[in-house]
Amino acid sequence: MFAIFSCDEMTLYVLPTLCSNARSFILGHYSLLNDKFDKNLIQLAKQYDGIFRLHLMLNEPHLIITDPQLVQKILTSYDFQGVANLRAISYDLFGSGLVCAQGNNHKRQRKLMNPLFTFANVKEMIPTFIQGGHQLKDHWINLIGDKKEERISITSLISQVTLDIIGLIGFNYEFNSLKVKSELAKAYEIMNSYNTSPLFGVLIDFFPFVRKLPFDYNIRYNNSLKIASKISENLVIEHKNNPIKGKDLLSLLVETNEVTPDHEKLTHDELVSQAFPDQNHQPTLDEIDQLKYLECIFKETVRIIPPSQVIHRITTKDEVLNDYIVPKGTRLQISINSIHHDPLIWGENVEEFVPSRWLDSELKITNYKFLPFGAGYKLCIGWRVASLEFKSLLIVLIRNLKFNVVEEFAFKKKPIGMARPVPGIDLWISKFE
Ligand code: HEM
Repeated sequence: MFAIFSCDEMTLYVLPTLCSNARSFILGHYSLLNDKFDKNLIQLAKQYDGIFRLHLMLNEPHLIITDPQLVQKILTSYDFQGVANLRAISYDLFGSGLVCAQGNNHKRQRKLMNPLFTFANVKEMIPTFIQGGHQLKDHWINLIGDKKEERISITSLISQVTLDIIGLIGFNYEFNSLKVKSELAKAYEIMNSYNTSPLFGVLIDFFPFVRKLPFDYNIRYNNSLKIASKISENLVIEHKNNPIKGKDLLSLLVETNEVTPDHEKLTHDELVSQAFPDQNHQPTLDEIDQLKYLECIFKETVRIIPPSQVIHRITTKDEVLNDYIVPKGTRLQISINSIHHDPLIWGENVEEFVPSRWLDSELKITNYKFLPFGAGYKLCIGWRVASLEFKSLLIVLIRNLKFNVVEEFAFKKKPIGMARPVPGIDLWISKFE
């Protein structure tokens, strides 16, 4: 067994790492966060059997984990804490809600919120998803007008409709982003377009105060955060004072919280932090469920480009991971993207978009090899919402419109953070005659 007693020189030389001449004393392996980063990571994960080191700001070692057995060990134990509350961006965005909660506090919040996301509750959201799909379709049909087809940048419009849907199902709030934008819609737009360079992202992770410095960038972002948290505060107060029995998640949450014993209740701050978080036929859940190939398309999409590329954890005591002793306080990154591109799991056609692979009864995929929504105790509470929303929108759009690629158009995937296409995606869109 190899011994690593602290994050010092021993660590640096014992665990396999990337070639040292690619590492700078200040920025670590930052220079590798380039276009080939994904490919390099996939290659290294294979080469080093699912665990190796990468150095970030001030050479701090991060262990990159792709071995499914290690993934299971890490995601199922509270000894490996989420780091969202340590990360300046996440804490600003999610406050004291479930995303950042740890240990017993996490268990309490999760127990209270799980019932809101049951199949029965999520089923009630389908009409809102379908309505969102129709709004998007109508908006695009307007843009096409009398033309045969129109080149449309789809990315920001899809984010806007998604925001509208979250507003309605989350807290009965009309963002109305495709029409006249509400104050909150504008605030979210600024926060969503906060597209920092990888270096800035790593920098603020290490030195959170950088986020407070008076750059134009920071000022606009911080103002938007203030607006969002003020409005979510008002929404919670409004829902508490006027307990209309709504179907939105915030109404259900306030209602559930009222009848929960005091020691298990969510505090006011915790409540505020959860807030954010034939062609015209309206398909039902049963009908959507029968579309098996649509399910395959959803799974293959989030396999090949997992929206969350990495899950972060930190060790709270010394641990043994495979043959390595990893000291308390070490940062771990489960690379979802590398696991989803491992040919040993998915076969030689791993780089191809093949939805039918999900129909293959030979494909044995455990929860720790397919991780678009994480796994274990922090498994995404909204995975059913995301999956049904994706399918509902797609059903409406592909029944009404035809999509074609714009040949000369190129885009890249953001290598870190949420996987977003940069600068977005343009498509030729036309109506069905
Ligand atoms: C495509 C869409 C989505 C993706 C890819 C996604 C991904 C994830 C992942 C990977 C995690 C695990 C984080 C960790 O282990 O540290 C997570 C947690 C979480 N997600 Fe999602 N998510 C999505 C949509 C949603 C939606 C629609 C909601 C709410 C309605 C939601 C609410 C949450 C919450 C509250 C957590 C924290 C759960 C906990 O700590 O117990 N997510 N998500």
